[in-house]
Amino acid sequence: MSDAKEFTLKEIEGHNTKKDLYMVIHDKVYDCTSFVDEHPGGEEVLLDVGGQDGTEAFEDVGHSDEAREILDGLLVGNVKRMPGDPEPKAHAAAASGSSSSSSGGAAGFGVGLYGIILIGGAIAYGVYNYLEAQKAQQ
Ligand code: HEM
Repeated sequence: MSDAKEFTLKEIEGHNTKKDLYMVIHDKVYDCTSFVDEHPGGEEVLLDVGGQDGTEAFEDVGHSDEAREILDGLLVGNVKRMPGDPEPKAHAAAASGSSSSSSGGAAGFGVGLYGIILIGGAIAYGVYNYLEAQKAQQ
């Protein structure tokens, strides 16, 4: 990967025809030319994002792992961001961020739940002892 080619957005923009089709997904550059005719979703959608950032379009469909493997085979390089270029599409970061935060949240909820059970148990035990003591006094 050390000899990965770098493409500026300007360079990628030029590859937007069916016979020469590049696409950016998660800041990597893919040459989809050989795949256009084989895409199960049709050539139209690929041409729509030809020469552009297709991260959102690609992720919105919820492509399978198999689709991602095909993508790996089409990789030609990385995006070289120039000053003034638009920020990378946030989809990747948002997706991984939300999944990690949701799993963090789930863990937090798990710990909180244990806490509630423990405290609830302690209170119940206290009440039980108190009632027993009351009973003993009578
Ligand atoms: C080079 C990039 C892409 C590759 C390698 C790819 C690959 C695939 C593959 C293998 C499938 C079959 C279902 C699956 O395995 O998930 C699929 C379905 C589909 N793709 Fe893509 N895709 C790419 C880009 C896109 C883009 C940019 C769009 C834009 C919206 C798109 C839209 C769709 C749709 C709508 C389907 C569903 C077709 C159906 O089930 O009838 N794909 N794609």
